[in-house]
Formats: sequence, structure tokens, C-alpha cells
Amino acid sequence: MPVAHQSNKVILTHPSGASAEVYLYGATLTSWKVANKERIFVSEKAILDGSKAIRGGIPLVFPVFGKGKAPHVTAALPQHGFARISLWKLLNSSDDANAVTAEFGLDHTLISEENRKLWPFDFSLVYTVKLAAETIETKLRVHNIGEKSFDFNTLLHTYFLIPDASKVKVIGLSGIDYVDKVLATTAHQEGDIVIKGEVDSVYANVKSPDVQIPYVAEQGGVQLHLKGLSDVVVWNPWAAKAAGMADFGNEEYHKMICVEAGQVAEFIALAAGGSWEGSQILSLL
Ligand SMILES: O=P(O)(O)OC[C@H]1O[C@H](O)[C@H](O)[C@@H](O)[C@@H]1O
Repeated sequence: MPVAHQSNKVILTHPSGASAEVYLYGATLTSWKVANKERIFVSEKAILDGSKAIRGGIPLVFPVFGKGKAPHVTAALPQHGFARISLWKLLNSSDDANAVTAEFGLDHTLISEENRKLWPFDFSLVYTVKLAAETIETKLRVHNIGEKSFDFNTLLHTYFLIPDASKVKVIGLSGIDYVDKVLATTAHQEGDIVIKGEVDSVYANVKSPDVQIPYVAEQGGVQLHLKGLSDVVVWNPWAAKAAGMADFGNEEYHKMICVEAGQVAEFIALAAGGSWEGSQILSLL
């Protein structure tokens, strides 16, 4: 079965041996295996029962990045919005000679009463996960099916499983101004990013659609290709922040880096009847 629907998750299997797993809770992709190796980090302490956003994988940030700010309508929403804490539906699945695809849906009728009150817009999200032999594409489509315009941020908050955070590089963001959320300043990126401690940086309007994460000390790495997305967030909580998170193992920060593609620097305004889409394609270096 290229796409197997279990009670709480969907497993995609490609004839090449590649596979992926997506929880209906948050439509959170929690595994992408290619060349017999897991590429996605999920904390050993992640809560997978649908009571909290999954710590790892690709949580979907929508319709606000972080905490919204008053007087914006998103101000009272939970951190990173409600998409990652809502139960999505499997809409359909298919496969052809190249890829195995599953489509997930969330709309205003499926979110909690509380979030519906906080964000009173009629919307429909379609999230497509397309697994090929050596790549995986995750695409979000946002439809405004109501009569009022709405603003949104979104982010494919990808946690990569890596050999050692202090040895990888993040390449492709040189020459871009960024917001350093750790130091609460803005700065200019010169050269490749190396991780030496806590990092939480928002790069707006990236110049190249490709961001590479080579493992440096060993062969290999991963690459993101952005389509219709212009911002990238780089995050590693490092030791102290990790210790403060109940759903993150104390030593796990060494093995992960979040490189997150989306639209977060500015809200996107989607007019009534309008649609928007953005995606990322992950591949190996
Ligand atoms: O703990 P969470 O709500 O999942 O957020 C995890 C992280 O997400 C993004 O990367 C933000 O830039 C960080 O500031 C935040 O800490």
C-alpha cells in the first residue's frame, strides 16, 4: 500500500524504499526516510497523543508566527496558531510512476470553538505531501472561502535530524538582513551560518530559493528548495532553552536544527475568494 491510513497517522511508502509518516494531529510530518536513514528529528519526549503540538517533524505554523501582537486579530491565538494543534482530515491519496501523494485538509469547521472565536474567518487549508525516490515536497494551499479578507503567516517548521549541530552549516542566507530573536536585534548575515549556541533568526526575503545544510564533518546533508515562500527561520534552542522544555530531551539539541521556510516577516493579506500556495522540496546533498 503506497498510502496506509492508520487511526492517527498516514504512512507513505515509495517503491524506492523512501517513506514518510504524517500525524493527522497538526498534519505534522514526523518521519522522512530516504536511503535507509531518518532525516527528520522528533524529540524522544514529544507528546504524540494530540494534547500538545508535536515537538519535532514539520509542524505547520498558521495563521500567526510566534505570538501575535495587539491590536492585530491574531493577538490572542496560541503561539504559532492553531493548524499544528488541530485534527486534520486525509482528503485523498494517489500514486503514479514517480511519487506517492497524500492530501490533508483543515477548515474553519474543524478547529476548536475557542480558536474559531479568536479567528472568525472561513478558510480551507490543503496540505500536500508528495514523496518521490529522493525528494519530498510539502505544499500548503490557503483558500479564503469567506466574505472577509484575512491576514496570515505560515511556516513549514522543519526539524532536521543531523549528526551534530555544532558541525553543520546553513548555506544560502548570506547577504540578508535578519532579526536575531535571541539578542533582540537586527543584523546582516555575512557568509554561512554556523551554530555555536542558541540561535533564533528570521531571514526575510531570501535571495536564493535553495538553502543547504551540509553535515561538514561527514558526507551528506539536506537541502531545501523554496517555492512561493520568501522567509527562512533558523532555530536551535541549545542547552538552557532545551532544559526548559518539558517535551525536549536535554541533550537532543545537538542532533537537530530547524530551518523553516515560510512567510513570517509580514502578514499575507488574502482577499475573500482568494488562494495562496507555497511549498518546499527537501532533498539530499
Ligand atoms: O516552542 P514552539 O512554540 O514550538 O516554538 C519553537 C520555536 O519556533 C520558531 O523557530 C521560533 O522562531 C522560536 O522563537 C520558537 O522558540
